[in-house]
Amino acid sequence: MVEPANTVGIPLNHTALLKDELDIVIPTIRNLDFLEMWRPFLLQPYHLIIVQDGDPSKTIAVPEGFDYELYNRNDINRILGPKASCISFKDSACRCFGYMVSKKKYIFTIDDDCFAWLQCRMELLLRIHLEKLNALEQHIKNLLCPSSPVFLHTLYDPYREGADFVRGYPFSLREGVSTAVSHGLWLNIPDYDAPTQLVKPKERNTRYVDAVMTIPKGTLFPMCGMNLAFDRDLIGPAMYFGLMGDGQPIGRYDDMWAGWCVKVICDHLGLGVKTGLPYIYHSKASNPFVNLKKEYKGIFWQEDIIPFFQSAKLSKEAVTVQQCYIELSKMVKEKLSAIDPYFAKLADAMVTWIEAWDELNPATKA
Ligand SMILES: O=c1ccn([C@@H]2O[C@H](COP(=O)(O)OP(=O)(O)O[C@H]3O[C@@H](CO)[C@H](O)[C@H]3O)[C@@H](O)[C@H]2O)c(=O)[nH]1
Ligand SMILES: [Mn+2]
Repeated sequence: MVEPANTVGIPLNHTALLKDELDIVIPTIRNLDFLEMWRPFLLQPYHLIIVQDGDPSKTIAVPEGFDYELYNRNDINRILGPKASCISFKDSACRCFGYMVSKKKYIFTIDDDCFAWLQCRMELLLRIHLEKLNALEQHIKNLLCPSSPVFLHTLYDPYREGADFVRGYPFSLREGVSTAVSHGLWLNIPDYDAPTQLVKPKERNTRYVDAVMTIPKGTLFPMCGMNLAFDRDLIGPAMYFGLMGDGQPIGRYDDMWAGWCVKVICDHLGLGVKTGLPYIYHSKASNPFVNLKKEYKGIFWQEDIIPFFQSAKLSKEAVTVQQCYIELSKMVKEKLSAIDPYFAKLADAMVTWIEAWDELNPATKA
């Protein structure tokens, strides 16, 4: 039983924050019944971008009442032509196509086995309220509030209602920086790698930590794409989920790769990345044996990849996300290809991604 937190319940008729400035991107090979659970929060004028992976001839049923656009592999090939080669097939990495075609400032991406989470809140008279928590609302709050990457704030989010900066926090730093990414977490099935899943098949995350914190500058983190929101205008071009799945030597490193690139670029451009609330309820454990096959090479490659990102230095001439990303792709080709020829291919795909992004989003090219 998760202990209650002091989060105010969201009435069903809550106003849809940023309703005209945010798209919700969902990768799927299954069905979208999970949207029923989100109906109180997402039926409002939030627009869904569904990226259908796998067999394009399969019909994905979308529950009534949702405003959406759906892209399958045929659509991706039609829209991007040869550049479609940079969008993964048979891997959730395909979701980044949704980021590219969106025209909104903000993106919230969620997996189709993630649910709004019921929370139990006890009150003085032991009246119990079961409340569905609106993860999207928390992500929006995270993105609209500044981050504090330069100097660690020990009492978590100083911009949160009812909180403030603690003694000793420099006043010159209290304005903070713009927040580019809000990384949410998960209750129930934790996002473990395959070896951990295999040794701990029954482990569930029941620990709810009522906190949001900025990831300090110069620190990398394992970004999970399950419950993630970001400012597309600030960091969208860096949210490429790499070459994974069909025909590739690794999988399930899509969100991780994007997170490492994003954090290096956010640190360089002075943008913030937050992790913590909101939580979603992750319902399905994927097959650890299938996952082990996908992750196997990544598990030992990352021992070289992480030091690469930790030492990556972008030039002062790189002032846009695209310029940072192209510089990073050159470093990947130069410094990681020795691990495996895959990285030379990935570096080329990173360039193709930027070309495709700029083609579909000429406004952000500058
Ligand atoms: O080939 C595929 C497989 C899956 N999807 C869609 O992607 C998400 C996540 O799939 P699933 O829940 O089965 O996998 P998890 O192990 O729980 O996912 C974690 O690993 C990351 C994938 O690298 C993911 O972001 C994490 O949550 C679902 O929506 C599937 O429908 C797909 O599109 N193609
Ligand atoms: Mn899952």
